[in-house]
Amino acid sequence: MTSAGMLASRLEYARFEKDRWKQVTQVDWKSIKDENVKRQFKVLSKLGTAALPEDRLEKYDQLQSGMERTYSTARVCNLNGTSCDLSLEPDLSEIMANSRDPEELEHVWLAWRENTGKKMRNSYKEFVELINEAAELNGFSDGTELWLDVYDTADFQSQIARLWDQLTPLYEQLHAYVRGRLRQHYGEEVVSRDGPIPAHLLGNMWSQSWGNLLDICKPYPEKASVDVTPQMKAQGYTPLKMFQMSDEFFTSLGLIPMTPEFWNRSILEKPDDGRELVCHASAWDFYDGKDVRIKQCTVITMEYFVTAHHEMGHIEYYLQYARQPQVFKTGANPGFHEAVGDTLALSVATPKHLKKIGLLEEVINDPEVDMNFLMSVALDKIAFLPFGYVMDKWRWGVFSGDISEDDLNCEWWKLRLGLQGIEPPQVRSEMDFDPGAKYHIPGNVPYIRYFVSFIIQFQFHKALCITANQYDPNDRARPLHQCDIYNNKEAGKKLAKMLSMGASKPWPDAMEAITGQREMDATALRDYFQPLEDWLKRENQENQEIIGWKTDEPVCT
Ligand SMILES: C=C(C[SeH])C(=O)N1CCC[C@H]1C(=O)O
Ligand SMILES: [Zn+2]
Repeated sequence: MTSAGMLASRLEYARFEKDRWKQVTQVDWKSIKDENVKRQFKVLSKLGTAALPEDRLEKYDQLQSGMERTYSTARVCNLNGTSCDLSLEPDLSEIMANSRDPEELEHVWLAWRENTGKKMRNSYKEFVELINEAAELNGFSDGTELWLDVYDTADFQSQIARLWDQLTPLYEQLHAYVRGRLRQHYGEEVVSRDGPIPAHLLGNMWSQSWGNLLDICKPYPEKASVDVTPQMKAQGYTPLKMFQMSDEFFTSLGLIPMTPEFWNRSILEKPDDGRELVCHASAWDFYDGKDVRIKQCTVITMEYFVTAHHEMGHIEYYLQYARQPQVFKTGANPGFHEAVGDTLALSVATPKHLKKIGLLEEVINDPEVDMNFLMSVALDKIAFLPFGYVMDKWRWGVFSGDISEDDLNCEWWKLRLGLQGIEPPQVRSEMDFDPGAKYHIPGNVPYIRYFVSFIIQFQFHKALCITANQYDPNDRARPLHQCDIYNNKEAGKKLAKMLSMGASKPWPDAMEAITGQREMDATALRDYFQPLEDWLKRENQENQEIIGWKTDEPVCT
């Protein structure tokens, strides 16, 4: 469909939404006795960006599709300039993951931002005005209030702040350890003893997950690591096989199998016919209970094997709530939708499970191999937390006006430095717009959902592992991080019960259906990583690593 065609259908749908909204506002729905019907009206009483006058909605769509096009068509040159059509997936992501040449990493890091964020700065400023205009037309003060309404939680931002405060000590231990290993690898000239970590050395274009540093950060380098990418390649894994394996895990729990439409209509690898594609992985629901799809430019790596489970989690949720009324065909809250696949992936990634599926020769019952595994999970999950927070803490500040449009980039780096303890390879300025280098900013996808997911997935995992008799808080022989719920129908039944609710009840009810709790709680995450946290404290003490980082060096002027 052409962008003009997409725009026309967007406007047509906005007219439909506005007519429906007008009808709803004429009903005294708040006095309806039936809780389920009242909840449906409450959802329909919110209009979102369709509240904008058509000319402003057209501008909103044009700005967003322009920024997304800039992002998805960006190409950069390699370090020596011999090739200038490197795309993010797979070329630049592969370099950021595997290169150990600081000069090459710095070049790619800077070039990507030069060709994406920097080109979006003015569009984004205008875009923010339209988001706030839409918010006000919905009776909200700004875009932040509009975005957080879906959580229906009065003190949501302070709950997030409290969760981060609880997890900061664990993050600081991991940060100190990783900085120490990077300093050993690159030398003190490149990585200091007490400063922030250079962002381009962390194995990821946005420093959001550090799992690609396992070779440098493995606690016991001589022992097996659990990155089974080599085995996947040796066994001739294809993108299709990766998704079939994921489907098999879901059905082993008694969950709904992928549909024929899914297998016939999904795009599981980057097309080689020159079609431009937004390669960022995504899942799609066509709301008929059968036509569900994934779009993913899959590469044969363990990282993408885990991402496949993440996306399949969205698909399973779509299938489970397919019989709900239309307005309830979504997650209990956006964090729930992001947590489903990741919860199952916590079982899939265990050495025990990788052996079951033939990707690990043997599971050595060796505490050092175990620590290598825990480190691999922490490099993804713990490292991610402050990034997940920064992405929307910055946007909440921009929408509310706490962050002025003249300070967009330096306020971004103030948060990146303060919460993540990272610094850019070169001092940045307000001529740059580094937030635009991350898909979810031009794509206008809220991000706190991933922070919420990384907390609640451990609550779900802990509850399902107890149900599957794979974890007993009082039995050190069965620690949480070794749990694999594969094949357990009881755990699957408990998960399906929550998934089938969709958004028909407030999210604490859905949380209670699985965990017995009614709020987000970081205790399960801390329980999971306790053995590693103890090890990190000892290791950092022995190596006299400094915990925390200096923030006096300028990162943006
Ligand atoms: C996989 C998806 C699509 Se819903 C994603 O955007 N994620 C999953 C983890 C965090 C975030 C990212 O890639 O930045
Ligand atoms: Zn997702």
